[in-house]
Amino acid sequence: MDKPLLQVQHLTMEFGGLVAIGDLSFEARRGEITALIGPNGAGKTTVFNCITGFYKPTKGMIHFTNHDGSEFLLERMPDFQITAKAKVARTFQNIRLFPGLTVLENMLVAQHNKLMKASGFLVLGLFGIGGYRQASAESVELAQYWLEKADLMDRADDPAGDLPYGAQRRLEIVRAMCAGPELLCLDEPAAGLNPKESLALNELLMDIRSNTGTSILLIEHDMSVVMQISDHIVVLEYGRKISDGDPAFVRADPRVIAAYLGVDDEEVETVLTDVGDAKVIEQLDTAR
Ligand SMILES: Nc1ncnc2c1ncn2[C@@H]1O[C@H](COP(=O)(O)OP(=O)(O)OP(=O)(O)O)[C@@H](O)[C@H]1O
Repeated sequence: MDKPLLQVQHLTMEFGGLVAIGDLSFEARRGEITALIGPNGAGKTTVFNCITGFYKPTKGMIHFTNHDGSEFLLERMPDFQITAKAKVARTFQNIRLFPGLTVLENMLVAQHNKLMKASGFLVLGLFGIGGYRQASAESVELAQYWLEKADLMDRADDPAGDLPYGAQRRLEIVRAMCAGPELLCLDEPAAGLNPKESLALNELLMDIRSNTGTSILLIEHDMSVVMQISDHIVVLEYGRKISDGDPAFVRADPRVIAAYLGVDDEEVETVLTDVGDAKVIEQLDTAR
């Protein structure tokens, strides 16, 4: 199907007098990893909150097309329907696991809708009747499949809160995958990870892109992650789009360099001459 998975059109989000997002349009294509980057306060999380129904935008449309051709206007839907019907899943900047439950239990909780239906909303489940038992076995199988992918199978019976930070991040991602999302929105998944954990995250995300029908929309400050795994990057500054293209294009775009270095566009050439391209690219790569 040719239609992009996600089409954000003229999105505006105002908080009182503050324009957090101003007339933003971009697309995320099916089967790709799209990154949303920009300096602190650029409006990235606000875009996520509009897509996932946490905020109702002041203006604009968010058009979503599932792989079976079903179309949705996300800005008109409540958040629970965006998850259940359009199949958009998300993770947050701060990890939101159930720390006292085991790793496997966290994966099963994510499938509770499916299990509740199969249990006839508890009645059949109480008596262990057919469909429920099968659904329950399938849920454990799916959880195990994703725990293997995230290299967490050996920690399945440990409390989620006992896992190292990077492993908790991977658990959040595979927990979201249990719902079979069409679009997975990840808010700074690499924040606080060491280089080894960051590499494991990259591998997991590329595996999801290659081996499932799930597309990824990523907010990330870590340029080593963004440049390595993204197919397409959208750059925001003060709520407006300043660049949009593949990693090579965005990396060399003077408007992006200016935004990250905090200089005016017309000063970019002087800065590049003064300190050299390589130095600037290095700064862009390590920018937070
Ligand atoms: N609920 C809200 N009420 C008022 N202002 C808000 C609200 N949410 C976000 N903002 C403002 O909107 C702007 C964009 O914030 P947002 O969190 O989307 O930026 P961001 O690019 O995700 O930043 P960071 O990289 O620091 O997470 C900021 O000025 C922020 O203070």
